[in-house]
Amino acid sequence: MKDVYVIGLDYGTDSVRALVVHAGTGEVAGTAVHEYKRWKQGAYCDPTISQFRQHPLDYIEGLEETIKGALAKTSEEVRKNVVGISVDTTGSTPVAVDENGTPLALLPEFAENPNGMFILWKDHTANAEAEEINQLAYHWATDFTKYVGGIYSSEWFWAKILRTLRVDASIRSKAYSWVEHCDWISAVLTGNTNPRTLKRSRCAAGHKAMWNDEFEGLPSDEFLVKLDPLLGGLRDRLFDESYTSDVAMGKISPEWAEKLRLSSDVIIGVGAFDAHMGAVGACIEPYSLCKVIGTSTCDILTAPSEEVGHLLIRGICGQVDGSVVPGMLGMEAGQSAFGDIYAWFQRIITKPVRELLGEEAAEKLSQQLIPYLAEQAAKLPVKETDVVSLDWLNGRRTPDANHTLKGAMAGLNLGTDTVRIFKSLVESTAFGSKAIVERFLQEGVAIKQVIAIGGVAKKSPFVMQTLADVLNMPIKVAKSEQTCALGAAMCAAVAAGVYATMEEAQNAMSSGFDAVYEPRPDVSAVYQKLYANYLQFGHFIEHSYLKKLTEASLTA
Ligand SMILES: Nc1ncnc2c1ncn2[C@@H]1O[C@H](COP(=O)(O)OP(=O)(O)O)[C@@H](O)[C@H]1O
Ligand SMILES: O=C(CO)[C@H](O)[C@H](O)COP(=O)(O)O
Repeated sequence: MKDVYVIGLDYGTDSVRALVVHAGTGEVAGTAVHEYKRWKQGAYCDPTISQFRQHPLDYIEGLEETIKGALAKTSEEVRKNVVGISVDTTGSTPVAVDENGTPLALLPEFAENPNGMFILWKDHTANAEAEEINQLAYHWATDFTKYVGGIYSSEWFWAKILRTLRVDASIRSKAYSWVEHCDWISAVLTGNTNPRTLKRSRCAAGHKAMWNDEFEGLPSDEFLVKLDPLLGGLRDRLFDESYTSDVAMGKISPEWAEKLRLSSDVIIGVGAFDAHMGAVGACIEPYSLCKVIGTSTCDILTAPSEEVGHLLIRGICGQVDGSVVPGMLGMEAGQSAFGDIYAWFQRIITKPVRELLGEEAAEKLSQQLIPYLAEQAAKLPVKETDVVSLDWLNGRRTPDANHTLKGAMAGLNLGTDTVRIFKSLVESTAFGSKAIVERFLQEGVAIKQVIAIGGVAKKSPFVMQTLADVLNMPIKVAKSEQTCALGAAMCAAVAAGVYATMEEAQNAMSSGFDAVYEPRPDVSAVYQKLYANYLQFGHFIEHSYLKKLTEASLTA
């Protein structure tokens, strides 16, 4: 094969990275990372009400800087031979756009309006709207939630749209349509951002917008109008079709070809979510569970549609034909907070240090804290009487989405120290993962192996060993530091015609695996008992304690 290159772009929660990859070998020729400037300053967000918005300029600046930066580390020869670019992003991260597909925050009058920005996956301001969608769906003749686990989530497309249209009259009058982040960036690169003609991702449409062939696309206008007349007519300004990530969205626009000094023949692939392209990058096989473990987790499972397509799997984030690999049913689950829980613990410890001892001491502590706590926690025995925590600090994504849930801790005594609390938080994230695995098994989908990718999988042997012990399954960690971007590069190679199938691209470009965590039978046996405590405690908090609190606040 001629020396041709592809670029994978991976937009994570905090930063975006570009990977220039040799399409024949998967060898990385150059990479660059860009942290979102406005996001880093906390702009447009209010964690106390779960509002998380990202400015389109953060994405556009990242697009240019990372591709230029990654190419700058390669030769002119490499640059000349780039044939494709594909993009993955977080999701559901939609934005209101005008007729041209311009996010409203890029128009001067909306430049500082968070409702005109991308509504990040972890924004939970639409809890009430998600509940309304569920209530209506339960009584509607066609169950539009059947392929998204039977429960619609506030992290998703329609709940976010409905909420925004309700609370902001200025957005309501200007929003022509709505576009997911992964579709918009890919469209920007092609120069056609027209919301009615740009090719929408199957992954985003199927998992988050209730798009399905069986419904002839999105939920009916009748359903949407019943939900709220504000949604009337919007379906016609969205899309009928969706496309898998082996398909080309179009060619790079002359403007972007010039800006990036790339050939005007570069193909831009149809986008998808980070975890789905990450699973491609990790060479997911049928019945492998690929866990992307970072701020949150996104767990991806694939299986031949003809073997599992008849199942309706309760409480997951959807089952969509072709959302990961064409021809396979892609199933998604996940936890709304994983590494974010450790980051929260780090913040509550370092905050008083910053205020009492200054920035330098806080920064020093912050850098060493999690690795130190992990090292100490690894030395502790695992006992049935240990503290048990719930991992619902950002609500529960799966099984059974419920973003009104909150974290909790049980079993504290005067001997409970920082390390023991940290250990319990790590265990809670592993228990949350186990609940997902159990749900797939209960619903009749086998899991033959577990693969892990993402920041936590690479950085924390303690977390990974705990996870293997709790799941009582070996976990393989992909070698690449940038598996999502590598997966995007593989998709670009297929979309550009270098390979006919994803499988061929995976065989040629895989990074392989560099660690396997084996469960320790003695520790695992204790964890099965602690997991039972986690389930019991979770049941009490969800069905008794929090339920009473919610009822009390409604009657107050
Ligand atoms: N040494 C560590 N041990 C455990 N978790 C860590 C460690 N270092 C960072 N993290 C967690 O990793 C998460 C970020 O994961 P990463 O995959 O890099 O980013 P993203 O989720 O944005 O793609 C943060 O929530 C952070 O708390
Ligand atoms: O749900 C998702 C994909 O379907 C989110 O994009 C994902 O969970 C966020 O990713 P990260 O934790 O890596 O920032």
